[in-house]
Amino acid sequence: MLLLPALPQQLTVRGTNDAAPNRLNNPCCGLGHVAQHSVHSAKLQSKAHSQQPSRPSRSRRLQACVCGVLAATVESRPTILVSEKLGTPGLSLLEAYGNVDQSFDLTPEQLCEKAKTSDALIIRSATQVTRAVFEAANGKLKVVGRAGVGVDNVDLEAATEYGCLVVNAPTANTVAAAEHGIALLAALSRNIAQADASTKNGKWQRGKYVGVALAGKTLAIFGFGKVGAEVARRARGLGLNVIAHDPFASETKAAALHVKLVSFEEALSTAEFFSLHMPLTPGTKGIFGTEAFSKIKKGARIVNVARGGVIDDVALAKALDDKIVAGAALDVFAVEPPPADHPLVGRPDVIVTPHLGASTIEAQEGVAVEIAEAVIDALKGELAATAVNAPMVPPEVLAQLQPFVTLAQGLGRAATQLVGDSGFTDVYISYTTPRSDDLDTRLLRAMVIKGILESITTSTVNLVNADLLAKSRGLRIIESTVPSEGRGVLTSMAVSLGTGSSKFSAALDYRQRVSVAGTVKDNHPYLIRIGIFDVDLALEGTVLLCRQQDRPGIIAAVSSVLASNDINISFMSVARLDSGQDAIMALGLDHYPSDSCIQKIRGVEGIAEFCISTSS
Ligand SMILES: NC(=O)C1=CN([C@@H]2O[C@H](COP(=O)(O)OP(=O)(O)OC[C@H]3O[C@@H](n4cnc5c(N)ncnc54)[C@H](O)[C@@H]3O)[C@@H](O)[C@H]2O)C=CC1
Ligand SMILES: O=C(O)C(=O)COP(=O)(O)O
Repeated sequence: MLLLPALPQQLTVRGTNDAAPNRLNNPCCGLGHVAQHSVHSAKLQSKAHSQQPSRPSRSRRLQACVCGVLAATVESRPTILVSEKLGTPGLSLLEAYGNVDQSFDLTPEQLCEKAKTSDALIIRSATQVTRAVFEAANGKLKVVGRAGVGVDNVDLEAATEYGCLVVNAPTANTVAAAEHGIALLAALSRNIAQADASTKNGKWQRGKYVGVALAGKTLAIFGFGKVGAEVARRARGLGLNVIAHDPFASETKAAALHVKLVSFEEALSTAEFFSLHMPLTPGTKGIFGTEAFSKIKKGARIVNVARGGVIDDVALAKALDDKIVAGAALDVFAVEPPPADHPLVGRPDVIVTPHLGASTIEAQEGVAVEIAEAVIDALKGELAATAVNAPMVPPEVLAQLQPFVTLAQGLGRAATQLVGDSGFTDVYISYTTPRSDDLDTRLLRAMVIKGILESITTSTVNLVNADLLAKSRGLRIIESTVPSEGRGVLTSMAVSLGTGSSKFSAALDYRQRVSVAGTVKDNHPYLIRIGIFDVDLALEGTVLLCRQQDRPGIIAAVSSVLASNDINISFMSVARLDSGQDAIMALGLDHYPSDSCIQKIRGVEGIAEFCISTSS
C-alpha cells in the first residue's frame, strides 16, 4: 500500500485554480457526508493545531525529529555498558541518566553478548569493538563512546553500517599525553629508567648512564595535531629546536609556535629526537619501518606516545642493533599488553610504560565527563559535537533545519511508495531556499534517504549511515537548490524519483518522475504537490488518494462508501488540472479501510485509479 502520511483534524481544500475550493461548498457537487464533515472541519480549522490530542507537543516533536536523525530513541532508561575504568564524575552523570553496567575485562564473546542489550558502550583503548559486536547488537547499540582520542580499536565501518554513532573525547587528555611525551623524552635523554633500576639494584653506575642534552638539539614531531602542538610548545621551553611533519597541518598554526613544517624525509634526516603523535590509520601503519630507519639521522632517539602500530617493531629492533637508533621510549604497542617475546620491551636501550599517556587524575576526570555528556546527548537524539562517523551539524544549523527534518523524511517515504514495479536509482532532491549559496543539506538529505530506505531495508537508517546505505543500494542522489525570496532557511523541498512508472500515475511529473513537494507551516510538514497537481495536505496519518474525472458526484460517491463503512474523513484536498479534466482527491481517513470497502471504492464510476497510504 502507498504510504502517504496525513494529519487528522485538518481541513485543507485547495485546487490548481480558485474554482476548486468552491466545489466543496456547492451542494450540487453532491458531497453529502463529506460536505457536512468538511463544514465541521472548517469550523475547527483555526484551532486545528490545538485540537490534535494525539499530537505530541512541539518540543517533543522536534526531539523526535532529531532522534530520528540518529535513530537513538530510547524509551526507558537506557543501558550503558562501561567496559573499562572511567572517572567518577563521568560515571555519576551516566548513572543519573541510565542503568550503568560496569563490566571490565570482558572476553570478545561476553562483549558481544552484552552488546545485545546495551544502548551505549563506553570504552578506552583496551576494548576491541569489532564488527562482531555490531552484528551481535543488531541495531540495539546506538552509540559507542571512546573516553579518549584514538578510535582505532573501533570498527568504524561496521559502526556506520549499523547506524551506530561513535563519539570520542578528543580534548581532555591532550595535555596529559603531551606531558607524558615530554617525560619520556627527558627520561630517554638521561637514561632515567635504566639508572633507577640499576641504583635500586645496589649499583652506582655514574659512568654508564651519561646522557645527552636536549637543549640545542632538534626535535621532529610527526603529527602536528593537538598533542603534537602541546609537545612542541613544551619542547621549545626546554631549548629544543622543533620541526614537524604533518601533511595536513596549517602553516599558520606551526608558525605561531615557531615550528617549521617539513617533509617526512627532511624530518628523518634532520632531527636528533623524534616524537610520534599521529593517529593509527592505513596510511600511518608501519610508517616507521625499514625504509624510514634507513633515512634517519644516526644516533636518533624516538618517543612513541601515539599508537604502537605506526612503528614496525622488528625494523626498530634492527635499527637499535645497528646503532642507527640510540634509544626508544614506548608508551604504546601494536598489541597491548605486549607479548612476553616482544622484540623491544626487554631491551636495555628501550624504556616502556603501559599506555599511560592519558593516565593522570585530571585527564581521566576530564575524558569521563566529556564522554558521558557526548553519550547522553547522543542517546537523547542530539547530534554530538565529537561524532567520529557522522557529519557534524552545528547547533545553529540544526535549530534552523529541525522543522524540515520530518518533512524531508515524509517526502522520501511518500515518493517511494508511489513508485511502481520498475524501481529507481536516481533521487533528485530540490531545495527552494533563500540561502542557496550556503545551505547545509546533509541532514535533510539523510532524512530523505531514511524515508526512502526505511520501507525497503531492515537496517537502521540515520544520519550516520544514510549516505553509505544509499550508495550501497546503488542510489544516485542529485541535489539542487532553487533560489527563493524570504529570510528563512528553506521555503519548500521536492523529491523526485527517476522511474517511469507509478502506482498512482498522477504522481508522475512532466519528466515522468515520481515527484512530491512539501513545505512546513506552523512547524508541521505539508505536501504541496503530487506529480503535476498542487495539493495541500498534512504529511501524517492515513490518506486515500484518487484520480478521477472532474465531474460532480464522484467525491460524494467515495465518501458515501466510506461513511457506510463507518470511516470518518478528517480532511480532504482536491486538485485538478483544468475544469472537466483529471482531478485528484486526497482524503484523510480515521481508519484504514477494509478489503470490501476498498473493493467498493474501486467500483465507483469515474475513478481512474486510487491508492491508500498509512504512515505507520
Ligand atoms: N598514549 C596515550 O595514552 C594517548 C595517545 N594519544 C594518541 O596520540 C595521537 C594524536 O592525538 P591528537 O593529537 O589528539 O590527535 P589529532 O587528530 O589532534 O592530531 C593528529 C595529527 O596527525 C596528523 N597526521 C595524520 N596522518 C599523518 C601522517 N601520515 N603523518 C604525519 N601526521 C599525520 C593529522 O593531520 C593531525 O594533525 C593519536 O594517535 C591518539 O590516539 C592521544 C592521547 C593519549
Ligand atoms: O586517548 C587516547 O588515544 C589514548 O590512547 C588513551 O588511552 P586510554 O584511554 O588511556 O586507554
